[in-house]
Amino acid sequence: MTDATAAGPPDEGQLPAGTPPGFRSGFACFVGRPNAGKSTLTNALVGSKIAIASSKPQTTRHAIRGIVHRPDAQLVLIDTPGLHKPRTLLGERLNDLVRGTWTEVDVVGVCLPANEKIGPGDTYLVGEIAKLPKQPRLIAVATKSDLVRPERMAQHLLAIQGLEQTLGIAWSSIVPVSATAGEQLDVLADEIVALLPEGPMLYPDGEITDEPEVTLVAELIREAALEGVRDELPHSITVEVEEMGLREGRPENKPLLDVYASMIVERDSQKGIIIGHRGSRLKEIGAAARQQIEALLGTPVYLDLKVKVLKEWQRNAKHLNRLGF
Ligand SMILES: Nc1nc2c(ncn2[C@@H]2O[C@H](COP(=O)(O)OP(=O)(O)OP(=O)(O)O)[C@@H](O)[C@H]2O)c(=O)[nH]1
Repeated sequence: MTDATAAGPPDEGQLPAGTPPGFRSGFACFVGRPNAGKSTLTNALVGSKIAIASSKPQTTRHAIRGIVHRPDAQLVLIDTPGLHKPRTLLGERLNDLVRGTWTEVDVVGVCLPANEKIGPGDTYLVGEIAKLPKQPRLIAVATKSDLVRPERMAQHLLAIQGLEQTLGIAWSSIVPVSATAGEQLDVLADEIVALLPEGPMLYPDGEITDEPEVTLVAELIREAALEGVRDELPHSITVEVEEMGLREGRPENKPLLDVYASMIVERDSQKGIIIGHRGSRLKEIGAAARQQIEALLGTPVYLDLKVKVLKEWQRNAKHLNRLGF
C-alpha cells in the first residue's frame, strides 16, 4: 500500500502510544459505472460533502479522500473517476489514476445500482480488477436500494452473487445500501472496516479530507456549473481557483473569504452556454457555488467567477499539466 506506507502505519508491535487495542486503519475506494452512486456513498459515509455528486455521469476527476473516524477504526475513502474508453489524453491519465488507486487500497467496493441490470460495463470493470496482480478485497455494494422493491433487490443480489462464478472472483460480502435514505450505511462501514489491517490512525481525529481547500472549492464551482448542462460540455469544464484568502482589515467576528476563480471551457460556443442570456447562468452558478463554499468552510464568501476558453485543453499535455491533471 503505497499511500498507507507513506502515511506511516508502523510494523506490528510499534503502534503509537494511545492507539486503542485492535484499532484498524486503511484505505478503500468505490468503483462502478457512471452514476452508480459512488460519490454520494462516499459523502454519506464521511458525513460531509467532500466529493461532488451530480446527476451527470463522469463528474468525478480527482482522487478525493474522505476520512471516516470511528472509535475502533479509521477508514480513508478514495473517490476515483469512472473507467472508460479513453478518447483524449485526459481520458488516458484518468484511467491510469483509477488503476493506480485499485492497487493501493485494501478494499474495493463495487457499486452496482439496484435499479439497473448488471451489464457489460459492470462485468468489464470487475474483470479488470480480477486481472490485477495484487488483488484488493472486494465488497459488492447494491446501491440505491430505496428505488426498488424487495423482490427486485433479491433478484439483483442473486445476479451479483452469480458474478463470482462468471468472473472468478470472491466477494467478501454483498451489502444493499441507500446513500440518500441513509440505509445500511453502518453495515457497509462495518464490513469494510473488518477487512482493514490493524494499524494506527493515519490522520488527525476530526479531519474529514486531506484535499486542499482550494481543490474542494474548485470542485464545488464545477458542480454548480454542471447543473443543467448537457452532452459533451460536462467533460469540457474545469475550474481553476486563482486566489483564495481572507480579506484583510475585516473585524474578527465578520470574516470574508475572497475567492477568484475561472471556469475553463474548450470553445467559444461553450463559453456562451456557461454565461447564458445576459449573464443569467453565470449569475446562477456563482450564487449556487458561493452557498456551497460557505456551507463547507463556514465563512461568508465573496466569489469572483470568470469564464475562459483554453482551446482543446483536454488533448493538450501542457494545458493538462498546468491544470494539475
Ligand atoms: N435514489 C437514490 N439516488 C441516489 C443514491 N445514491 C446516488 N443517487 C443519485 O444518483 C446520481 C449519481 O450519483 P453520484 O454519487 O454522482 O454517482 P457516481 O457514481 O459518483 O457518478 P460518476 O462520478 O459520474 O462516476 C445522483 O443524482 C445521486 O443523487 C441512492 O442511494 N438513492
